[in-house]
Amino acid sequence: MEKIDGDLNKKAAGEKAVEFIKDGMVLGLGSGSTVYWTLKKLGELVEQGLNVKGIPSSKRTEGWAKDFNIPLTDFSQVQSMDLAIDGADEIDKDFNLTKGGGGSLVREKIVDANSQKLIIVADQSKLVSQLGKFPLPVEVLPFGWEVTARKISEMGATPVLREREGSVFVSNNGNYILDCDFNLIADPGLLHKELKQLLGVVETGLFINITDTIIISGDKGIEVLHKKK
Ligand SMILES: O=C(CO)[C@H](O)[C@H](O)COP(=O)(O)O
Repeated sequence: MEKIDGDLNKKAAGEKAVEFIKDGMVLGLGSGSTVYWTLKKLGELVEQGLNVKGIPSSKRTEGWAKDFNIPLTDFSQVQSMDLAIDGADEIDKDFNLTKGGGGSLVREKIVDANSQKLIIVADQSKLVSQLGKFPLPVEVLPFGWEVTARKISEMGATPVLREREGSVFVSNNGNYILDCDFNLIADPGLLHKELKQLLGVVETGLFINITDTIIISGDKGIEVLHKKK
């Protein structure tokens, strides 16, 4: 069995999110060790009779959902989801996110952006005044990735090809990830647009304007923050 980050704040934030789940909902199931706790708690509610279906945003999440007997569905069956619950690597004061630390950013963005509501669960270390300390994950096509990386470095970043255990990391979509240190990101929306224009870039880990609610756990306990409309 895979060892999960047992950080108590991740557990508290992840578990809190199930309070927003209602019977009959179709859910987007995010990725990461904080969401693991959401899935575990959700499995208990399903066991007690809660009727939901979920679309997983990674193979790892799919495995956990199956372990916890959460019914799954896919986009051939549903047009959109009622609620997505996901983690993040950084969250700024405008509720913009950096994601992709686990390498699932493309599927996460498809799931999160196609949900009526997105809740992000995180421990307090993820809150930042400005995105960028966490190197931005950018998913790129393997073909010509060196050229794509060069173009990204011309934009002021230091892209590093992600590796795991001595081999190139391959995403669930068969692509590579470049971890791009841009230092602090002044305008996340603009950077996302500029990166998307580069040939070879599949998607960026910048999630702009799609988060509705953040559940943060830390020194002050659990805080539920709603984005002002
Ligand atoms: O974006 C992600 C994976 O691609 C995760 O949501 C993010 O890395 C947070 O993970 P964790 O909850 O383990 O800190």
